[in-house]
Amino acid sequence: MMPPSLELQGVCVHYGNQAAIEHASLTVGGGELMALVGPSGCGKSSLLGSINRMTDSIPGCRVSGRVLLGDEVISARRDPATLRRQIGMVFQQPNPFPLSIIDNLRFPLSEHGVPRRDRDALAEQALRAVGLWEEVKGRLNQSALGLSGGQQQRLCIARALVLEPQVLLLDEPCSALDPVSSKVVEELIVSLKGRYTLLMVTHNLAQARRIADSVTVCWVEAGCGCVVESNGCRQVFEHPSHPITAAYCAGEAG
Ligand SMILES: Nc1ncnc2c1ncn2[C@@H]1O[C@H](COP(=O)(O)OP(=O)(O)OP(=O)(O)O)[C@@H](O)[C@H]1O
Repeated sequence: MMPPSLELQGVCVHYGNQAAIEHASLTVGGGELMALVGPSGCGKSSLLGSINRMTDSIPGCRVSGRVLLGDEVISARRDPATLRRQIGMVFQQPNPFPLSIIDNLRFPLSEHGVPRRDRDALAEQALRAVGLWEEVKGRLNQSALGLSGGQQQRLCIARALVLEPQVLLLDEPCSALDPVSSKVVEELIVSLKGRYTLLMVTHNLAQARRIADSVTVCWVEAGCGCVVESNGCRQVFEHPSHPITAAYCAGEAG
């Protein structure tokens, strides 16, 4: 079944009195991959964190505006735990738990109340989905920290997928990896299209152009982040509607 679209309507994120990003609106089509690009400090990570309410845990951080999953307004929901099951997140630095490979997957399942008898089958399914099963099936009880950086990142993606989310948020998932691992993770992300709705922060414009269906360009204006353009990938790169987008994509700004 096609996952729902993800829509942000006028989202603002403040830290104390300082706005990190204001009035950000975008729509990621169901099962599509959107790249979120823009110079450092324009609020991309803050925007991503506001979607699954990671920002709730930052003292002084306030979020306003609406987030919709399909037709449902999820920003008004009271319990972030259900939300985090629907919306998974992957970070720049692979951050597996200092546990065995299999326990990295059992742990979130146990936290979310999945019966013990179902956990290992779901773990195997997630490891297969990220192409790790064959590589690790003989050492599931060894520490996840013994895996290579690229394998650790795929394990972190599996850890997000094991909860069967509808949306996956990815914050520069390839940028801490060597070129070979980066390519493997990039191909994995492409393989997730159709099954998950994907929003990925990337500083790599060539990567955005290669794999994204749509692109949102953020910028800093008067000390605060904003969305300058959000459109189909070809439109943004070949016929940008905003001069900032044209300059940024041509490498002349940002
Ligand atoms: N926990 C925080 N407390 C206070 N200010 C913060 C916090 N996190 C981010 N900021 C500020 O919010 C603004 C946007 O930061 P954010 O990390 O969201 O931007 P970004 O576009 O993701 O940057 P980068 O590409 O460098 O990761 C910056 O001015 C930053 O200093």
